[in-house]
Amino acid sequence: MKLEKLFNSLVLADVIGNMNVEITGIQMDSREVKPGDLFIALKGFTVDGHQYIPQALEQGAVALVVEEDIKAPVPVMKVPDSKRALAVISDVFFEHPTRELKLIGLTGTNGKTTTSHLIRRMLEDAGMATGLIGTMNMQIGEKTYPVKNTTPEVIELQRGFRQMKDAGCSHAVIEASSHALHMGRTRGCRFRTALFTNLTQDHLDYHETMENYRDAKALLFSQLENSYMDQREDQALAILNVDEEASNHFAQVTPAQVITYGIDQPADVMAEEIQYHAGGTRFRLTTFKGSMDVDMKLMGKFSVYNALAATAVALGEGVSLEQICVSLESIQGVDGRLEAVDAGQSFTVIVDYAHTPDSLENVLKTVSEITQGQVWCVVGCGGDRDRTKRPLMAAIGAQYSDHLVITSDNPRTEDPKQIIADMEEGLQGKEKTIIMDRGEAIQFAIKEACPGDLVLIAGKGHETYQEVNGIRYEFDDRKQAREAIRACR
Ligand SMILES: CC(=O)N[C@H]1[C@@H](OP(=O)(O)OP(=O)(O)OC[C@H]2O[C@@H](n3ccc(=O)[nH]c3=O)[C@H](O)[C@@H]2O)O[C@H](CO)[C@@H](O)[C@@H]1O[C@H](C)C(=O)N[C@@H](C)C(=O)N[C@H](CCC(=O)O)C(=O)O
Ligand SMILES: Nc1ncnc2c1ncn2[C@@H]1O[C@H](COP(=O)(O)OP(=O)(O)OP(=O)(O)O)[C@@H](O)[C@H]1O
Ligand SMILES: N[C@H](CCC[C@H](N)C(=O)O)C(=O)O
Ligand SMILES: [Mg+2]
Repeated sequence: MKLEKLFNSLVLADVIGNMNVEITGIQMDSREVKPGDLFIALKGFTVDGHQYIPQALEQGAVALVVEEDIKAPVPVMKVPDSKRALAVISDVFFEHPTRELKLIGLTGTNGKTTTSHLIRRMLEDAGMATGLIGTMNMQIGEKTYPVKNTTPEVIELQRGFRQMKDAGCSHAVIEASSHALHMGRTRGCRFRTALFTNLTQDHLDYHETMENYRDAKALLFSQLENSYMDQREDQALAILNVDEEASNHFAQVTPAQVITYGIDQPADVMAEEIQYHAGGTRFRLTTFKGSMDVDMKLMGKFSVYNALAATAVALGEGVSLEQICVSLESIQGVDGRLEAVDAGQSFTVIVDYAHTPDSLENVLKTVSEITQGQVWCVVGCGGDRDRTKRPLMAAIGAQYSDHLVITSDNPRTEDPKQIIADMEEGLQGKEKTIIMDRGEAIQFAIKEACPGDLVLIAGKGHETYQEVNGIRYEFDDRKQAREAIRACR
């Protein structure tokens, strides 16, 4: 694509140099620049990308986007805000992929990954090829690709959408994290549907207050475009959890039509007569398209919320209620979410990604209901993340389990001893065992568990690493548990 085309998409930009340059790629990280790329210099939280211009040029950048007066041997476009320019340029460079895809964005503290997988499964079962981007990876057809963040940076995101479109996808489903919404990673995305799961404490290290955290999520709903409303079948949709207070705020800020879902209060999509049983959950799924009985393998009230949310999205895409129920009943579960580890032991072992106070409480309540014996909870808190959730998670661990084993979870650049001390503050003397090494903590709980007990290993789910000081060491709770069970035989 010619630089001129990218330049023309920006209202506020000055250019020095020849615009008749062919751009073969765009890049915001100097280390990734290849010959023919346009390099966009961004001011980050840690460093200023402008200082890496020499490296970008050395690696073959043929044009620059900057915020400062820079002299360079290649054309330079100066803009007031290179982050905003990045969103516009990426959308143009990848030829507006989200205008050609029905894009579904999910936000909320917990349940995004799970619900996005349910949605993808429902749409694909109904014959709609659907790409997915989220915490675990990007998925297109049978192929998976690694992602750096739950919601990747603008360029990675737009490139992914183009790849999906080229692979024949009609739909895309993405997790829109509050960080990404606040930092503008989703700018330039044209969402058809926005879905809210729930709002409870997390990420206060970044957002500082719950109100700011909510307002970041609100951006997904205010970003829904009126322009989507030119055709009846293409109307923008906001799908809101009626049992969550924040939904009222999101309804106010969105120009889209609202579909509600919920359990405790009347909604457009709701679950009635819920029965939790050892093999899963039965309920009557009552919707604006009729009612049906469902018996799904997913467990717990929170899973019912996820199922309702996904149902609302699928109904919005025109999938029949019958087809939705077939999908719901056949879903086995999502990687690392309430995932059972079975190596022939006489007690249950479950690995789950609960890493917030609310999700830990939900999952512990759910597993307690299906456990005859005692519940063991192995849990830690991540470093360089919201410190104020640490005592809360420890308190919940102590309240809803019989044996709490406190350990480490991705200390990152923090001292794991300090993280554990922060957790202990929530215990007020309640009983616990502290084993800093996560592998040893898992071994301990598994060795001590009796027949009929349940060991919940919380916080890391699908993760296959433990991150310490910038290095990711191989570590998988499921493998560790399996090995510990075998060692006990
Ligand atoms: C707080 C945060 O989100 N920071 C993100 C941000 O980092 P930053 O502002 O510090 O970037 P920086 O290092 O200052 O770099 C500035 C610019 O210089 C460039 N650079 C830098 C070095 C170099 O050698 N050359 C170069 O060109 C960088 O590419 C960048 O364009 O921009 C980086 C580049 O894209 C991101 O990787 C980084 O995410 C970090 C790793 C992160 O941990 N983010 C988490 C908190 C996050 O976003 N989490 C949410 C999910 C949370 C949840 O829902 O639970 C997510 O969506 O993943
Ligand atoms: N609807 C829900 N409400 C509360 N807790 C939930 C819900 N769905 C899942 N959980 C719990 O939260 C954990 C994380 O779920 P999931 O990975 O789906 O959330 P997420 O929003 O994608 O998280 P992240 O922000 O880290 O990407 C699960 O392992 C489970 O314990
Ligand atoms: N998306 C979450 C994941 C947390 C997972 C947990 N294992 C941890 O490291 O705290 C975050 O980045 O805060
Ligand atoms: Mg996720």
